[in-house]
Amino acid sequence: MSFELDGVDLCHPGGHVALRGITLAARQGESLALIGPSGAGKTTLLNLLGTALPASAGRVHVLGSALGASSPDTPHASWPPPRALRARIGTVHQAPPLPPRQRVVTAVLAGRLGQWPAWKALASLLYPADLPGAHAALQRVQLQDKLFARCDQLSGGQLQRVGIARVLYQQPALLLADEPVSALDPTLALATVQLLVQDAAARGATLVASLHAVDLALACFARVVGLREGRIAFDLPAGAVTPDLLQALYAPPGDGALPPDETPTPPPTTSSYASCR
Ligand SMILES: Nc1ncnc2c1ncn2[C@@H]1O[C@H](COP(=O)(O)OP(=O)(O)OP(=O)(O)O)[C@@H](O)[C@H]1O
Repeated sequence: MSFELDGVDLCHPGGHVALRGITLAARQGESLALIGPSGAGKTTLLNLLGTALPASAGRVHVLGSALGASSPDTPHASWPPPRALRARIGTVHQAPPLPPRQRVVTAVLAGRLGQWPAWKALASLLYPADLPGAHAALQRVQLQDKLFARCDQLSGGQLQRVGIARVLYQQPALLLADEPVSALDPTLALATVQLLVQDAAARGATLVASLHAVDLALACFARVVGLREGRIAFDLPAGAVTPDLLQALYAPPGDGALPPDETPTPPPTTSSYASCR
């Protein structure tokens, strides 16, 4: 298994319980999309898998390591997780945390900082250690001409693609993507999600991507997990996700009954993208 969560709760520092009783597992090499309304817990779940947040209860195994919930359920878990484990996990952030004055080449090469010895990582800050590698990764997101640009000279969508080039360069065993195409136009969004899915499949890596674009999730992923109010609402093959399930997933809190003139536009129920699987 790539990861296994068993009865996991996660309570944020302020006391908000963002995940409740999550039981979810993925085989190595599997790709799955996470969908659900805003605040459902998608980012929190990705942060848990990315070892950025510890569980409050339950069992968490990522890439063969037990991770620490401070709970009697996980007496052998360790926290914080070792650097070697974190180096095998790559995250694409919705807004990549790139220093504004950093060169794009440095930002991409940072994908492997955790895998390099300290001397190489330090040397690479002065002179890029692997220019051809950075160029090749940027070429895959059509940004090779920005190799030496500064991050603060890029658009939001270009920055997002630099974050993707960085994780492609990293080649992690577990690739987590949090709204990775939110700043891209529909054509680029489709091509970029396809790129992530194909890269993970070619390397036998596991991919978990949260997406607000339900049609992209259904078109590009074999398995779709719906999250609502911190719980798993469904975990199904994309072809089994029905309009009724989507309606219930995205219904307003409470009974979902709104006056006719306030009825929200339903989420897409059939894909407007040709299947990219
Ligand atoms: N650092 C934090 N401290 C306290 N509460 C938090 C924190 N981060 C998230 N939350 C809360 O946890 C819940 C889940 O948030 P999360 O960001 O995981 O949702 P999401 O599904 O990714 O939402 P979106 O689609 O809007 O990005 C929300 O109610 C949010 O307010």
